[in-house]
Amino acid sequence: MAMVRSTLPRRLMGLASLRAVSTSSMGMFPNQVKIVEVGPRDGLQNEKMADHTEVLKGIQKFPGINYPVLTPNLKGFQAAVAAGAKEVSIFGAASELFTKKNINCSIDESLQRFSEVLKAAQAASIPVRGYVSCVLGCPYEGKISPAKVAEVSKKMYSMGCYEISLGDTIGVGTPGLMKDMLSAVMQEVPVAALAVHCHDTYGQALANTLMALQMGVSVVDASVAGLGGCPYAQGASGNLATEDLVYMLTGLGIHTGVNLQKLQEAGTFICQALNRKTRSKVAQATCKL
Ligand SMILES: CC(C)(COP(=O)([O-])OP(=O)([O-])OC[C@H]1O[C@@H](n2cnc3c(N)ncnc32)[C@H](O)[C@@H]1OP(=O)([O-])[O-])[C@@H](O)C(=O)NCCC(=O)NCCSC(=O)C[C@@](C)(O)CC(=O)[O-]
Repeated sequence: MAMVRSTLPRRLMGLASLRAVSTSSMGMFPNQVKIVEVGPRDGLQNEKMADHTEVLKGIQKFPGINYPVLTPNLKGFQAAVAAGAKEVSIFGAASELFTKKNINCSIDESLQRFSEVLKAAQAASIPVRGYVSCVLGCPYEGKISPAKVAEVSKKMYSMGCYEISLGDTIGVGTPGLMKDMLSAVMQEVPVAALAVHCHDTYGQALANTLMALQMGVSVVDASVAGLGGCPYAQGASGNLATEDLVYMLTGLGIHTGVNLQKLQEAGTFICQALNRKTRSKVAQATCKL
């Protein structure tokens, strides 16, 4: 991580909470789409990387950019706040076995821990985003029922998370599964408070995201160059590449305000720093990385 942290330029860290507000000319899609760039977090978590305290202290921060930190429990929350975090995320799952592997507790225990984080965060006026993993399948349990995803999402939203990001952690979902899962979750959580977070293991991330957009979801997580993966989920490969998402939204007439050329430069930078090939199809087609 040392090399990455010390050389991260503004063009990459600025992506930490890219929020693209856009208007669609096509009625079937939301008028506004917000892109949450998870490259600097999800994308780099698989790299040999310092803990959040060192990362937060080491990066140059810019006004108007959020640098949210994953906090699994109160101890993590307190450390994040001490390091200067202004936003945090809790991360649960709709799978018992994944929860055990990822944060070493049951779903119920995780929710208890999260409620402690939420209480402390509310007292400190710190916004909390909630992630629910394994919403379309689990590396340990296989199929996950939409009802379970809806139940966990509802509990995390009711605690006070301002947004619930629904993660297809191992990228096994297809648009039909996405539709069924979202139909269940939207009964319990307002669609305006939902985001999707699709990994591209089976090449379905863009298709799944398109289905979510058609169902009214207007917040999408993506990662520059398609970086990412969860170290506790075997087979989890990269996230939906931000470049590919921006290209698709632009093609749909949704003007993101994101400069694709500059986005690709950020992707080139981080791929060179990590000595990796980009996973973005758009970057592959246009930059020949
Ligand atoms: C949650 C724990 C800490 C439980 O780990 P544990 O071992 O069960 O914790 P514990 O409560 O038994 O305590 C053991 C030791 O850890 C310490 N400890 C306890 N909590 C903390 C803390 N916050 N920070 C630092 N230290 C901590 C605690 O103080 C104690 O230290 P000791 O007394 O032995 O010296 C561990 O399992 C863990 O760190 N898990 C995080 C794993 C992770 O980062 N996963 C990847 C996240 S990405 C993801 O989940 C998917 C997502 C969000 O991207 C979306 C998607 O794609 O689906």
